[in-house]
Amino acid sequence: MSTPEKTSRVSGFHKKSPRERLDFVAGFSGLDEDEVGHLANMGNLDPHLADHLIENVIATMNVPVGVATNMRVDGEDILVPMATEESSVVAAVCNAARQCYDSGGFVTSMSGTLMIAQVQLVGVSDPVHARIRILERREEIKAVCDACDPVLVKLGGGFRDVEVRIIESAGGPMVVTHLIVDTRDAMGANAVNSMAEKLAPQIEVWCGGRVYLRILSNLADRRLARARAVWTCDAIGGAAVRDGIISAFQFAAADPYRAATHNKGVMNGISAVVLATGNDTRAVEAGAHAYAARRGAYGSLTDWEVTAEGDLAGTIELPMAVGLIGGATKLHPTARACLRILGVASADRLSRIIAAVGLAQNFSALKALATTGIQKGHMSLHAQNIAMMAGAVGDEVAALASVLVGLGTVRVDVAEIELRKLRG
Ligand SMILES: CC(C)(COP(=O)([O-])OP(=O)([O-])OC[C@H]1O[C@@H](n2cnc3c(N)ncnc32)[C@H](O)[C@@H]1OP(=O)([O-])[O-])[C@@H](O)C(=O)NCCC(=O)NCCSC(=O)C[C@@](C)(O)CC(=O)[O-]
Ligand SMILES: NC(=O)C1=CN([C@@H]2O[C@H](COP(=O)(O)OP(=O)(O)OC[C@H]3O[C@@H](n4cnc5c(N)ncnc54)[C@H](OP(=O)(O)O)[C@@H]3O)[C@@H](O)[C@H]2O)C=CC1
Repeated sequence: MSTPEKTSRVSGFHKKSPRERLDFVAGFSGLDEDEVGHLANMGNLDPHLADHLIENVIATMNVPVGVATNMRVDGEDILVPMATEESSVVAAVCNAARQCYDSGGFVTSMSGTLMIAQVQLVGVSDPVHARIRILERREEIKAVCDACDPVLVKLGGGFRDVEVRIIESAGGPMVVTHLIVDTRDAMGANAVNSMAEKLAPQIEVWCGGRVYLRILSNLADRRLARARAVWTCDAIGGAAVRDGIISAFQFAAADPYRAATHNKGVMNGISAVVLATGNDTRAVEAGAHAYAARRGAYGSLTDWEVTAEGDLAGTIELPMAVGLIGGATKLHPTARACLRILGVASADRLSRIIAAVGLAQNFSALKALATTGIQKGHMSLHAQNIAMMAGAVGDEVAALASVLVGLGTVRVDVAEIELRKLRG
């Protein structure tokens, strides 16, 4: 008898319980009992909550949460929870923050908490006229938007402005309306999307043509978080280190191949705090990279200069659409606890801290790259992962990692040989 064909066409999979789904997946993929047992254990996330946060849940993916120390932001000492799977990311923030702690730590600011929703109108023969017709309706637009979210308005947020852009596209001119909305302590996607959808039929009535997309822009350039700090030459090891960091920045500013890696390092820190607080990592990442390309060529999210005193001044500015309300921030107990650790009472403060972490991360990466090289620090911490991959358990992990670092060869094949030696 032939075995039936495996099929991924499963009707009503979403109506099953997580355990039923897991059993199906186990049969489909040939998972063994240990693998099924591991996936079935959802750790500290209530399976019921997990099942309602996303769709077709079978398990949870636990990522470690580390805490960055030494952070002083706007004169206040804080601990910063960071969720990441990558070794040396948390250490790098601690390391950078330690070196600017005595010069005052990080000073931060924010351009506001404004989000943009876009309404795309096509098929208009007189786009210039249409633009003005929309702008004339500012008060009506405000009323439609604010009626969508009275809670937000009560909290001091809501509609702030309307802008209309005419975009030349392959399909002809598009009249794109931007609704600018203060979303206060929410990231605000749902609030602004509702407003855009509500307003769209009106725009068709006023201008003719056809509305297609009604969605927020992740290039949240009305919601820029900024951070700056000064590292004294003495604290970082001298003028040569300072100059190496500046040269690394100049490389990123001049070359998108380098800028992508430079900004990946910045996002090591940023995404880790965004994830730990239950915010949308993809939204922040999309905004950051679009902002890095705002001048036409993709460039650095940070700037590095020499101060009048000869010290190193670092600056970061990027869109930061994060909230304390909405998404998983309020629902996920780990996110809630991380927000408690941070002690933040507003999305504004959270955004500013995240920017400071991004700057710290960049400092440490550039310093390592411009001096000893990234492998020394990163690989010495990564050595523990390699030790575990080679089969080390318990105390063996630290012992084997230190052997690998001593050898200067952090490789799994070497780790396996050294583990055998350790075990005698
Ligand atoms: C790894 C370090 C910190 C070692 O740095 P070090 O100078 O050898 O460490 P140290 O033992 O002298 O300690 C200095 C401080 O670092 C912190 N620190 C030190 N070790 C730990 C640890 N285990 N856990 C937590 N914190 C640690 C800690 O604050 C400590 O102060 P202390 O506590 O002793 O007063 C340094 O080499 C570093 O900052 N490297 C940069 C690492 C990095 O950027 N990692 C990201 C991954 S690589 C990547 O993805 C991005 C990249 C690099 O491609 C971006 C780019 O290209 O721009
Ligand atoms: N492109 C993108 O980035 C997209 C992202 N998303 C997702 O949207 C989610 C975030 O949406 P978001 O709109 O922030 O969340 P929610 O809609 O869940 O929460 C926002 C709402 O909470 C209420 N609220 C209560 N207290 C406050 C306060 N202090 N400040 C502001 N609002 C408050 C408001 O009114 P009320 O009570 O009336 O709702 C507000 O509209 C994330 O999960 C994200 O992943 C969704 C679509 C696209």
